[in-house]
This record gives sequence, C-alpha cells and structure tokens, in this order.
Amino acid sequence: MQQQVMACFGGCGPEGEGGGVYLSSHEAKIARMRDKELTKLLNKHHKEDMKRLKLLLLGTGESGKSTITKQMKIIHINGYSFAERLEKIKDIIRNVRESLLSMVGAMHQLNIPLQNEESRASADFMLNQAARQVTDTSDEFWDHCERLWADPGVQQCYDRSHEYQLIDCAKYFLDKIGEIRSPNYAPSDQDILRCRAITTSIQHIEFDVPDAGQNVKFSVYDVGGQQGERKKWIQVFDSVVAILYLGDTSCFDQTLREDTKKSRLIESLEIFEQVWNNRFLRPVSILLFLNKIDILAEKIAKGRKLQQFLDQHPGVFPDYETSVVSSYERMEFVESFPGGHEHTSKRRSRSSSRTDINPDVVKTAVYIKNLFTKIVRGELSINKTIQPHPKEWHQNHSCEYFYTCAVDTNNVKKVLEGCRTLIIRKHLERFGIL
Ligand SMILES: Nc1nc2c(ncn2[C@@H]2O[C@H](COP(=O)(O)OP(=O)(O)OP(=O)(O)O)[C@@H](O)[C@H]2O)c(=O)[nH]1
Ligand SMILES: [Mg+2]
Repeated sequence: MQQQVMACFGGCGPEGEGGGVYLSSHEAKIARMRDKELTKLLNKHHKEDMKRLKLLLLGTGESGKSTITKQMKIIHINGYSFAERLEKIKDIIRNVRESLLSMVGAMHQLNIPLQNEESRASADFMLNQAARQVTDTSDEFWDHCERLWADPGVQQCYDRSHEYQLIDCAKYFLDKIGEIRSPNYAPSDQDILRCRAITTSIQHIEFDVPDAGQNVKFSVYDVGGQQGERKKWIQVFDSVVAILYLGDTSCFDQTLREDTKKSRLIESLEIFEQVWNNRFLRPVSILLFLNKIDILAEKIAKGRKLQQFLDQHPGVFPDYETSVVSSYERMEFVESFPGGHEHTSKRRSRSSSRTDINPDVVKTAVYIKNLFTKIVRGELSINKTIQPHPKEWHQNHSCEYFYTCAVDTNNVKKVLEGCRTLIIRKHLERFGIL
C-alpha cells in the first residue's frame, strides 16, 4: 500500500485538520519540487523588486507631474530624438491656438476691448478656428496670431490671467511665434518642457541610475491630476516606494480648470492631506515638490498677494502677516531658486548674494510650504471629511520637501539627486536591510 502523506496548500488549518489534500509520496515529491521552484521564483522576484524602485507622481491638474517625467527622460534616458521633437509641434501649435482663444473669450467677459482696429478680424478668425478639428498652420493663421498677441488689449488680458483659465506656457510660445511658424522649426528641450498636454491615461517610464557601484532601476508612473482622472490613481498604488507629490506654489490666486468655483491651492492641500492619510500608502514616503517657484516670483512682482487668498478663507489658515521666515528657511528657498551663482562656494554667502529675489516671494513660498508641513504634523486639516491619524500611525513614512522649477533642468537634476538617496534609503529600511 502506498504511504499516505498530507501536504497542505495555503489557507488550511493545523496539520491533520480538515481542508488538507492527501497525496502519494510521488505526488508529494512533485509538490515539494514545485514549492522549491516557487520559493526560488519569489526570491528572484524579491531581488528584482529591490532593483526596480517604483515611484508615483501625484498632484492636481497642471501641477507639473508630466514636466518632471520629461525631465527624467532628458536627464536619465537619452532625451528626445529629432523625430520625437517634430512630433511635439502639433501640441505646441495647439497651445498657441488655445492660449489666444482663451484670451479672446476672457476679454469679452472682463470687458477689455481690443485696441487695434485690425485685431477684430484676427479675433473673428480665431473664434472660427475654435469650431475646427484640424489646426490651421497657414501663413494667414500665423499672421492673425501675431497681430492679436501684439494688441495692448490682449496683453492687458494676459496680465489678468488668474481671473480665467490660461495655460502657463501661453506667453512663452506666443513670444516665439516667429520661430514656431518657420518650416525648419524643431522644438528645443525647453519648448518640450513648456508644452502643455493633459494626461488622461497612466504613463510609465523606466530608467537606470548608477548608485554606489550598482545600477538602480526606477519605474515612474505619471497619472492625470484633474478631478475626473484621480479615480485611476489607486490602480498604481501597489508596491510604490515613494510618491513625488507636486504642489503648485503659484496657484493661490487661481481656480480649478475643471471646477471654477474651487481654489487650486485648497484642492492641492486637500489632495495632499488625503494622500498623506491614505491607509494604502501608510508605509510610503512622500517627496513634496513645491513647484513653479519661477511663476510665483512673477506673480508677486505683478502685485498678486497671498493675503487675498487667505481673506477668502477666514479662520482656516494661520496668520500670514505675523509669520516669520527664519534664516535657514530663506536659505533653503534661495538655494533652489533658478539663476543662482553656482561659483560661490559657501551656502550662506550664496544665499545672501541673491538680492534679486523679492522677500515677499520667499515669505509666500515658505508660508505655503508650512501649510503642507502642518498637514504632515497633523496641525492643519483642510478636508473635514478626513480623520487625521495620530502621530504613531505615520511612523513608517515621512515627508521631505523641495522647492522646484520643473522647467529648469539644473534645478530638477539637483533635486532628483537628493531624492534618489532618500528613496533608496527608505526602500532598504522598509525591507529591513538598513
Ligand atoms: N514656468 C513654469 N512652468 C511649469 C512648471 N512646472 C510645470 N510648468 C508648466 O505647467 C504646465 C502644466 O504642466 P504638466 O506637467 O502638464 O502638469 P500635470 O501635473 O502633468 O497636469 P495633468 O496631466 O493635467 O495632471 C506645462 O505647460 C508646464 O510646462 C514650473 O515650475 N515653471
Ligand atoms: Mg500630466
């Protein structure tokens, strides 16, 4: 009689109890071999997993997630080929057309008249374009674009762009229509970084980075940030090592494109609070990118004030007027601001030599940074439907912040270098290796 051996596969009780399957010794041998193979496979997978670090870019719409992904391609993959550059032209032309259409529409609402007689025909031409599927690229189209952009009424409307929805790259591309309309035009890296195209499906890139004699493989997921896109986020939460959360520091005077009654900054803080307190992301650290610091500086220079935003939300936020920026906080911001004097070796002298940065820009950026860090410490809650967890709940993850200008490759390169060490350290800690 064959010896009866019991082997138990997943989920059954103690040996001998119900639910087991009785196997012959031959079957048991095969099962043991299969088990060994499975263990080998799991070990291999674990090793693979150690090498492939999954990062997830999160943040509200237009916060700069795809721009960071493009920077990763420029910095860590071979950048953009000539063919890929040419492919971007249609998006750039769409950006030009969309910018002018937004402004022509807003001029009507804001009661700003066109100043030049001939601009009327150009505005009508653009409005006719709105109904067309295919973007016109004739000389006539470009002449109308140039004429409209030169109109002082359109420029006045541009200065009030926080009152309606206008893409960030409008001025950048409208200022270079002459170059874009040339038949020899090939977009530069900067043009590609500035070009706006909404993300509506999950994008994924992979690249290797040499680190301490090893090749560390990164897998980066870029998702759409607008309200309708966020239900897809959970699909990519599994085995994430770190989240890069993009918070737009310049959006305090803007409303959402998808819901013009809602403040962009409030939305960004709310979503951040949700991510930080999400139970699926409990062991996942967040790298907070306080982005668009260049646009923030331009806005402050134009006289836009954070206080107006705070006045619209009485009793929600800590006092701005009396908030004080420490010298360390100032140094952190100034060091990240584009256009620093790289040759100055001492951090403090490098920071104090930046007299070109308005103190109000620093104060606003630091105040916004503190709103995010207060959420992390449980001292500020924006979304009343979220029950913030106690401190102990957060002990296995952390949040580190960086000031960023996503269209500046030097700035992003520096930030990514800092992040890489943090990400690898967090990952090794999680696997009990550190
Ligand atoms: N000047 C400036 N422009 C930026 C910065 N970051 C992003 N942008 C621009 O902002 C626009 C939106 O950036 P995206 O990267 O497309 O934003 P996103 O977060 O991917 O948006 P969704 O795909 O809708 O979620 C683009 O035109 C970018 O060039 C920045 O730091 N400075
Ligand atoms: Mg995107």
